[in-house]
Amino acid sequence: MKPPAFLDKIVAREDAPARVAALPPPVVFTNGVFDVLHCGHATYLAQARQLGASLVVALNTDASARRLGKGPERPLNRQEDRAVLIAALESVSLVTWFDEDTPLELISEIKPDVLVKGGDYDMDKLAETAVVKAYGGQALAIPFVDGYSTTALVRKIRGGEAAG
Ligand SMILES: Nc1ncnc2c1ncn2[C@@H]1O[C@H](COP(=O)(O)OP(=O)(O)OP(=O)(O)O)[C@@H](O)[C@H]1O
Ligand SMILES: O=P(O)(O)O[C@@H]1O[C@H]([C@H](O)CO)[C@@H](O)[C@H](O)[C@@H]1O
Repeated sequence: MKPPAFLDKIVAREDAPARVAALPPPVVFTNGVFDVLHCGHATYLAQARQLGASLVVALNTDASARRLGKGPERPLNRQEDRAVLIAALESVSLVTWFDEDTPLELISEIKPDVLVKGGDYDMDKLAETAVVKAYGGQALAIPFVDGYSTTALVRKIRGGEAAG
């Protein structure tokens, strides 16, 4: 059996600028940990893709994610595995990683047309927004799908452990 074609969407950080430049514009960009994929993520990414012709998703590396303070055991899923699940989504054009605390440097390198985050973010408060707007891009928040978060899932699973 051949490896699934969607794995070709996954690129190393150093290859991302060239691969993004070859995508049909407008290029939409989002970033996150995407630790345990859930309904909110899938909905959010499909809606993000509707804002352009391509969607680039930049994942925090494991080291970067660990510095976010989401919990001692987080991320539960390794960066390579998180990339496979995101690449498997039809709405996603390209997946890469960033190792910094924020995607600011990566965004400056690839200059996406549209930066999106979920509704849990105030775009006006993000340093990334100023960078994107400085070259004429847009920064938008997509409505949050209530009731879905990885943290809530982890709590639910741990609650089951306690009950077991
Ligand atoms: N329920 C949701 N609806 C819409 N967007 C979401 C939802 N949950 C997360 N997102 C968005 O998905 C991206 C990745 O978020 P993240 O990986 O933090 O997901 P999460 O489920 O919130 O994880 P955690 O609970 O660990 O913070 C972010 O842009 C975030 O705004
Ligand atoms: O999955 P999360 O926690 O939504 O992703 C974080 O988003 C931050 C956001 O882009 C504000 O900068 C980012 O800084 C952080 O590295 C995570 O990707």
